[in-house]
Amino acid sequence: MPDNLLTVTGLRKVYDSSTGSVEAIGDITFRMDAGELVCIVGPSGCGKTTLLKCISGLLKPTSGSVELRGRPVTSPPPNMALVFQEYGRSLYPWLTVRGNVELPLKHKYPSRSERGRLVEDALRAVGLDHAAASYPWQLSGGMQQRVAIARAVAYQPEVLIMDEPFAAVDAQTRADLEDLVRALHRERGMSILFVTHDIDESVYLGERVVVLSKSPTWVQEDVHVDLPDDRDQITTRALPRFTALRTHVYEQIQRAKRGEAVRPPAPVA
Ligand SMILES: Nc1ncnc2c1ncn2[C@@H]1O[C@H](COP(=O)(O)OP(=O)(O)OP(=O)(O)O)[C@@H](O)[C@H]1O
Repeated sequence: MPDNLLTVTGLRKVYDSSTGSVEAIGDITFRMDAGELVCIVGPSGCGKTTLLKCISGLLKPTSGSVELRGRPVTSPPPNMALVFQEYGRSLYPWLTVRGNVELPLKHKYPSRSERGRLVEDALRAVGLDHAAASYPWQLSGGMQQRVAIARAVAYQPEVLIMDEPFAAVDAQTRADLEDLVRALHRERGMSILFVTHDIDESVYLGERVVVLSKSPTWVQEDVHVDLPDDRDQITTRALPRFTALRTHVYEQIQRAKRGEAVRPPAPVA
């Protein structure tokens, strides 16, 4: 039975400034169940970051609502973790890897030994147990992003939100990090909302791909990714179904860019 985790209903965001107003998000509605890995893609500037800021309680929507476990999100919820593209800025250079992963746990887990266990476990999960005593600046970009992911894993959030987390790493590292995200989802049942520009990445990772229209944004299509749960970079990407899905999502984005998709009328109450 589906276990509803996140509900976004009729979300609209208009930015007001001295130079006028910009309607970034028109009307977004979607939901996500616990244990799902949902990817969000859309044309450049379609409002992905704005949407994530509203979902994570960093930005107040103009109208509509976000609910996590049935509770309205009006400020950053304690049971949510975020991983951003700029791993360099999200880590504290004066703390070791262990210190960085442990820091957010201090309020949630007062027991030092419990924190130690969670940190060790998270570092092992991301393959960085050997680097616990290193400082972030001693690590490669991919390893730094693993530290940011370990921090989120150790925190044990109900939902992990990732905003283009691999946009700044090289292709090989990116593939390894994608497989890490799949493993965290499958082996630990993590619920992950993953925003990306990369269509192939969205199909490879997701169980669903939510395609956004161009701004002012609405959900153009919610694509069910019926690929096997066991995925790997070579076999899965060579499947005819993978190619069909990526072509479909690509076409949807092209339609979105051209503004061809027509928003369905709101249901009559
Ligand atoms: N603080 C702001 N004030 C005014 N307009 C804004 C602000 N932030 C974003 N916008 C506008 O809202 C729209 C959506 O921006 P947003 O950054 O959310 O899109 P995005 O999909 O994340 O972009 P990208 O693809 O470049 O990452 C854009 O037209 C942008 O110019």
